[in-house]
Amino acid sequence: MNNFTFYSPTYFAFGKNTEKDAAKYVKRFGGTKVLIHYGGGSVKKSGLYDTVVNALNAEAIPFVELGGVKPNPRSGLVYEGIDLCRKENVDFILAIGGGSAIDSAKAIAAGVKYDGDFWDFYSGKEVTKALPVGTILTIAAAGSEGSPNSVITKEEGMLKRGAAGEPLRPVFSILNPEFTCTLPPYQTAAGATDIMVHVIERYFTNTKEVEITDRLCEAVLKTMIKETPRVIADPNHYDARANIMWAGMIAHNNICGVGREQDWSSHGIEHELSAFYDVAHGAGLAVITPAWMKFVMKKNMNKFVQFANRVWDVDIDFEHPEATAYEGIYRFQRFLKLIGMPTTFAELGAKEEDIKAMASHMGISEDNLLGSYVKLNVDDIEAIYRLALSDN
Ligand SMILES: NC(=O)c1ccc[n+]([C@@H]2O[C@H](COP(=O)([O-])OP(=O)(O)OC[C@H]3O[C@@H](n4cnc5c(N)ncnc54)[C@H](O)[C@@H]3O)[C@@H](O)[C@H]2O)c1
Repeated sequence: MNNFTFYSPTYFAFGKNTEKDAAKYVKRFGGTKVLIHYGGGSVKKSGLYDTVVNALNAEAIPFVELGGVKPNPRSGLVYEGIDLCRKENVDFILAIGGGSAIDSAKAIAAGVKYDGDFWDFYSGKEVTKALPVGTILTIAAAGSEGSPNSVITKEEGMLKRGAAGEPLRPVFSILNPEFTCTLPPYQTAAGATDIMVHVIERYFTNTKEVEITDRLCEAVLKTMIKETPRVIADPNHYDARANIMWAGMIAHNNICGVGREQDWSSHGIEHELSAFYDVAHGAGLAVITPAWMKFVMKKNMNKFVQFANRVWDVDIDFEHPEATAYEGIYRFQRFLKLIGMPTTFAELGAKEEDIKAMASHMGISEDNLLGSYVKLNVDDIEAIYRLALSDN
C-alpha cells in the first residue's frame, strides 16, 4: 500500500426530513448570505425548493438564487454565478440537485475567491480556496456531495474537464433518499453505473497489497448489484434507495481509493462522449467501461480474474484465466443491459465517424498518456471507442 493523506471533513445528515435542517447547517458552517443554486423543475416539483426557502427565512438568513443548471453543467452559468456572488456579497453556496448543480456550485465557489479565470482550475490548476458549499442531494450518482472534484463543460470548444482541490469538498451534505424516488429509471440506472465505475476506476490498480480498499470496492459493487434492480422494479423502495445513496458517497469520497494508484481512463474517454453528444454521463460510462475492460484485459489480466471471482461470483478456471476474466466483463455488461443502460455507440446516438475527433480532442500525447492500470495512447483510445461500437 502507498502512503496517503485522507481528510474528508464533510458533515452528512442522512435520512427522511433531514432537509428541514438545511438553514441550521448553513449557520453552523458560517453562512450569512446564501446563493441557492439548482437546475430546473424537479426541485420545485418535489417541494424541496420551498422547504429550503422556508427554512432560510425562518432562520432569517438572506439569500439570492440562480437556477438553470443543465446536466453536464456549462461555464456560462458559472461566470454568471461568480458575478452574482460578488455583487451580492454571498459567503455560502447551497446546491440543490445532483452532480451537475453541485459541480456548478463548486466552480462558482472557487471562482469567487480567484482573481483569474475560473477555467484555470479546469486546465490543471489546483483549487486552494473556495467559498463553503453545502449540498442537498437529489440523485445518487456523481458522489460530488463528498468529493473534492467538479466537472464543467466549456461551451467554447465543448471541453468537458475536471477540477480538484480539498476546499471543494462540501462542508455539509444532506441526503434524503426519498427525493431520489422521483428519478426516471434511466437516470437511476445512469447514476448507478457512475457509482460502480467510480469504484472500478480505483479497483483496477497495479498497487500491490491493498486488501482493505479492494474489499471496500467489492462491497460497494456488490451492494449496487443487489440494490439497483430493486429500485428499477420498485422506484419507491426506500431502503434500497438509501443503500444506493450512501454507496454513491462511499464510491467517490476516496475512502476506497487511498493508498493505491487509480486509473480514470473510462471517465476521460466518456467525457468526450458527453461533450460531443450531451449524453448522461453514466450512460456514456455503460458503453465505454466494458470496452475499456476488454481492451486492457489483454495487456494486464491480473485484477480481472479477481473482479470476476469476487464481484461476479465466477469460478476461477486456473487453466484459462482469460476465460474467467472475460466472463466477469460479460456479467458486468449483462447487468448494465438488465438495468436499462445502453452498451453500444449506436444506442447512445454516438457516431463512428466522430471517433478520431473524440480521441484527439482529449489532449493525450506520448508524453501524457491516459490512465495507469494500462497507459493508453491516442491509438489505444480509438481502439476502445471502436470496441464500443458493438457489445460482443
Ligand atoms: N464532481 C464529481 O466528483 C463528479 C463525479 C462524477 C461525475 N460528475 C459529473 O456530474 C454530472 C452528472 O451528475 P448526476 O449524474 O448527479 O446527474 P445530474 O445532476 O446531471 O442530474 C441528471 C438529471 O436528473 C434530474 N434529476 C436530479 N434529481 C432528480 C430527482 N430527484 N427527480 C427527478 N429528476 C431529477 C436532473 O434535473 C437532470 O436532468 C456530470 O457532468 C458528470 O460528469 C462529477
